[in-house]
Amino acid sequence: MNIIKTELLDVYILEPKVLGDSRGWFMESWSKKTMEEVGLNYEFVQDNHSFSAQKGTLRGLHYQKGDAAQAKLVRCAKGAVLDVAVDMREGSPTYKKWIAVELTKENGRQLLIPRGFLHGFLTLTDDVEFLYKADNYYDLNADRNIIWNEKELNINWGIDNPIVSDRDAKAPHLSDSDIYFKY
Ligand SMILES: Cc1cn([C@H]2C[C@H](O)[C@@H](COP(=O)(O)OP(=O)(O)O[C@H]3O[C@H](C)C(=O)[C@H](O)[C@H]3O)O2)c(=O)[nH]c1=O
Repeated sequence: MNIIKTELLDVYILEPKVLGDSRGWFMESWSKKTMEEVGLNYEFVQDNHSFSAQKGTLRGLHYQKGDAAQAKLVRCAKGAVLDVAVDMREGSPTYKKWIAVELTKENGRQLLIPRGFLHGFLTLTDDVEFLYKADNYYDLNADRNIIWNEKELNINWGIDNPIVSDRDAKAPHLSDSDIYFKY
């Protein structure tokens, strides 16, 4: 597996090895041992899978508050997304900095996002299947969002009017939220 550092501390791009043959290809999309061999120790407990029918769909910016915070290992199994992570860990050298990475079926790239980050993605194609692992269970009472075009973060999504859920359309600004993570 190839591991690439990003501009955000502790966020990595992972590129699993793809083994092609005359039938097609095979890859170990995740291996606890392979990750531990490169010093990435996560105990994932939940797999998630979402489908977004239309290009221009934006899911995010999401986090789970407090002890329900989730680290995520995200990938795009069909189509393509612009995946965004924002470091919200007070004291981190990259606090309130963001990155945007294209994850596609073709590039096979995954993004490893620790706890303490906002996460969201914009679909760049129709019919996107997005898979990810989380190291904490879903907790409805801790599930939170921040408005996708938060001025304080100034994320360059490259779109003015994405398709968002009613809930995400009404998401609070950072200044009105209870988000708090410590580096
Ligand atoms: C996340 C989650 C949701 N749900 C239920 C709650 C709703 O009834 C339905 C859709 O949930 P939501 O609209 O929050 O799904 P997304 O907008 O894709 O949100 C997710 O996508 C963004 C990009 C993330 O990073 C988070 O993992 C997560 O917030 O699934 C569950 O039952 N379990 C879960 O783990």
